[in-house]
Amino acid sequence: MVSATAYIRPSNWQLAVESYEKERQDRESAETSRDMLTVDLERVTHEAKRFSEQLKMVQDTNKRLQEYNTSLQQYNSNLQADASKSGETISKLQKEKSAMMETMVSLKDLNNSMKNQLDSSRTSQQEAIRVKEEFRKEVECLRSELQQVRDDRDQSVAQVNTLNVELANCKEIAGQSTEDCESLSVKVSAFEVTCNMQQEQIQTLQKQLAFATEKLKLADVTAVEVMTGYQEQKVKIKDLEERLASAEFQIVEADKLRKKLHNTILELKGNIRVFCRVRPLLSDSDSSGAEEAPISYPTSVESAGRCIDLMNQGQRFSFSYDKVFDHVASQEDVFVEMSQLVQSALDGYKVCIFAYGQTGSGKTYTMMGQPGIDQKGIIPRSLEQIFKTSQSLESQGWKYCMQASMLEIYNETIRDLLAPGRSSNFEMTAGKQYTIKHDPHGNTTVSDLIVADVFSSADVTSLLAKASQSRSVGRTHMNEQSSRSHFVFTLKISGSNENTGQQVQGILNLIDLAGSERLAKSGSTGDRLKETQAINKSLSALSDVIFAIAKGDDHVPFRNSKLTYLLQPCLGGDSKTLMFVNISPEASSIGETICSLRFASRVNACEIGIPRRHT
Ligand SMILES: Nc1ncnc2c1ncn2[C@@H]1O[C@H](COP(=O)(O)OP(=O)(O)OP(=O)(O)O)[C@@H](O)[C@H]1O
Repeated sequence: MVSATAYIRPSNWQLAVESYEKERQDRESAETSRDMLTVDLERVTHEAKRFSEQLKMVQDTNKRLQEYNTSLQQYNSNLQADASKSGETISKLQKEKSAMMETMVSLKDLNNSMKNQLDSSRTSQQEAIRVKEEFRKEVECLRSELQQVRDDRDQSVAQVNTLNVELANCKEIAGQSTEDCESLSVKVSAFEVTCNMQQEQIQTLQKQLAFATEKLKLADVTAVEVMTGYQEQKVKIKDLEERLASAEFQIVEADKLRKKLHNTILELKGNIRVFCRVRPLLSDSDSSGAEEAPISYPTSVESAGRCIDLMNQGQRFSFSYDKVFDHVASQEDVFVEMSQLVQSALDGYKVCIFAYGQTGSGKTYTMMGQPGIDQKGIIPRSLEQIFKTSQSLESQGWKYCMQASMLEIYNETIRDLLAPGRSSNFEMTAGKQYTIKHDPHGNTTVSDLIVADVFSSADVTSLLAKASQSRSVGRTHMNEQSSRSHFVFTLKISGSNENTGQQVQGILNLIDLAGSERLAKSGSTGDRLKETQAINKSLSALSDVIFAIAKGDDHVPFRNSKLTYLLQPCLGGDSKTLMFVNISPEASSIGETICSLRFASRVNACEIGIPRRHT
C-alpha cells in the first residue's frame, strides 16, 4: 500500500523525488499482484465455465437417458405385447432386457458418478465463485488503492513537473550563474593582473611622488622667489602695456597726421612728383662689353636717395628728384615708396603714374614687371593693394565697385586692348571712334572703349595678360621686346560707405609710355621708323605741354597729341601725378640719359593744379 504523499516544499525537491520513487516501486508491486490475481480470476472463471459445460453435458446425457428409458419402456411394452407372440423372442428380449438392464445399471452408475462429479463441480464452482468474489473484492480494493495510487501519482507527477520546471529554471539560473562566474573569474584574473601592474605602477609612482615631493619643496622655495619676481614683472608689464597702448594710439594718430601731412605737402607742392630709377647693367650688355656710365649717388643727408650725378666728357650733371632708385633697388623697394599714392585712389583722388624714358631703360619692367612674385611691377602690386585695402575697409562700412579699361596709343591711334578678337585682327576695331572727352568735373572718357567690371586682382591679372598679348611690341636695336605704343591702364573706383553715407570716386591711371629713341641710333626703317617717328612726336608733344605748364603759359598744347590730351587732367588738373624717369646705365646711352633726366627735372618743376578729393 502506498501512503498518501504529503505536500513537499519545492525547496526539498530531492526528498520529494525519493518519496515519489518509493511510491512508484510500491505501486508497481501492487500492480504486479493485481495482475497475478487477475490471471487467477481468469483461470477460475475458465474452470467454472468448463464445469458449467460438463454439467450441461451431464444434463443432456440425463435427458437422453430419460428419453431412452421412455423408449425402453415403450419397447418393453411392445415386447410384452409381442411376448405372447414368441417365447424366443421373449427370451431374446429378456436377454436384451437384462443386457439393457446391465446397460441401465452401468448408465445409472455413470449417472451417479456423473452426479458426484457434478456435485463436486458444483462445490468447486461455489468455491471458485467464493474465491472469485473474494478476488473481486480484493480487486475492487486493489482498484481503489490503485486509483488512490494513481491520484497520488498524478499529484506527484504534477509536483514532479513543477519541480522539473523549477529544476530547469534553477539549472538555467545555475547555467547563467556559471557563465557569470566564469566571466567574473576571467575579469577577476584580468583585474588581478591589472592590480599587480598597478601595484607596480603605484610603487613606481610613489617613488616618483617622493622624488617630486622633494622637488616640489625645492620648487616651492623657488616659486616664492619667482612669485615675487613675477609680481614685480607684472607691475612692469602693466606699465609697459600702458605705455604700448599709448604708443599705439600715438602711432595711429601719427599715421593719420602723416597721411594728412602727405596730402598737405602734395597740395602745397602742387606739382608732379618724379622718381628716378636706374636700370642695372644687363647680362648681355656685360657679355658685349658695354661700358657703364659714371653714375653716382650723393650720400649727404639732404641728398641721400634723392640725387643722382653723371659725368659726361669731364662735366658733372647733378639732378635731384623726389626719390632716386639705384640699380640695386628691388620692385618691392620701389612700390613701398609709392604705395601711399595708390592708396589715395581709394580715398577718392585721381592718381596718375607714368613711366618715361629711353627705350630699353626699364619702363615696362617698372610698370608691369616680369613673371615671379619678386619681379611683379607697380601695376600688379597696386591692384593687389587696392583690392586688399578695399576688403579691409569693408569692416568700416565701405563698399567699392571697380572698372578697368586698357588702351594703347599706337601711331597716334587709340586701340582698345580688351576688344574681342583684338590680338588676332587689328582691323576688327577699325569702325570704333575712341574719341577722348573731358567733362567739366575733370573726368575723362574714351568713347567705344570696353570697360570691364573687376572684383579681384585675379580678374585684373587676366585682363592684363589679355592686354599684353594685344599690345604692339617689336624688336629694336635697343630692346628685344620694345613697346611700340603708349599703354594706358585705367581703374575707376567708386566707393560708398553705408555707415556714413559718404561716396568717393577715385581713378588710377597707370601708363607705360613708349620709349624715346634717336632715329639714327635705333636703326629703324619702314614701319619701325614710322612707329619711332610717331612715338617721338607724341613724347615731344608731352615735352611741349610740360614746358608750357612750367613756364605758366596761358595756352598749354594738350591737343597736339592723343597722349597729352588723354593725360590733360593728370598734367593740368587736380590729380596726384607721379612720373618715373627710367634711365639706362650704359655709357653709350649717356646722352639720352641726360636728356631724360633734364626732361624729368622740368616735369618736377611743373606746378599743376592742387590734388582734390572727389567725394
Ligand atoms: N631694374 C631692373 N632690373 C633687372 N632688369 C631690368 C630692370 N629694368 C629693366 N630690366 C630689363 O631690361 C630690359 C628692358 O627693359 P624694358 O623692356 O622694361 O624697357 P622699356 O623701357 O620698357 O623699353 P621700351 O621702351 O623699348 O619698351 C628687359 O629685359 C628688362 O627685363
